[in-house]
Amino acid sequence: MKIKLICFNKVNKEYKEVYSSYINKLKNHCDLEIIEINEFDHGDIKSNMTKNEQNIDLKLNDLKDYEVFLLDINSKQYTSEMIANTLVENKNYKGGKACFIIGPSDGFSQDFRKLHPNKISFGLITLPYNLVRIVLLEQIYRGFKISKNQKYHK
Ligand SMILES: C[S@@+](CC[C@H](N)C(=O)[O-])C[C@H]1O[C@@H](n2cnc3c(N)ncnc32)[C@H](O)[C@@H]1O
Repeated sequence: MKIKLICFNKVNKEYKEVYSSYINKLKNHCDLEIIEINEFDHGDIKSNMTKNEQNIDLKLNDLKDYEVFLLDINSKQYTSEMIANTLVENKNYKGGKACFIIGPSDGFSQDFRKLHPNKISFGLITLPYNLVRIVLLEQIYRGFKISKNQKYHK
């Protein structure tokens, strides 16, 4: 299965070890590519959102056959089993291509949210951008372990 993760900026040094460990673990389960965009934050919120979403769209142009999932705090909350099912269903029915998008610091505009019906929330807390990447990679890894019935700590 191919997984793309579109996200903003680089992971800070102090998070790198854990972050890289999940990237390594996922190598046994999928072909993962992390696509990092430099966040535009020199304007007001609206123009920042527009510019950042245009930059996401440029990346999505090359990923037309991918099923897209926005990481969005105020959307449907997912259990780990639901993430596992998302991966299995994607693998069976959509040619095994999923793209997860983590938003910039101001989140996504309403228009962008409407364009992308698949949205995942990890709960109503705001996770900082370094941590949300790690949590997402861990949940994808957990999802593979659940869907393959493999042992993983609870
Ligand atoms: C630092 S947060 C930005 C928060 C922003 N104020 C908002 O309302 O979306 C950066 C990105 O991390 C992701 N994120 C943070 N916490 C999350 C959560 N609990 N569930 C899902 N995604 C989350 C979202 O994609 C968000 O756009």
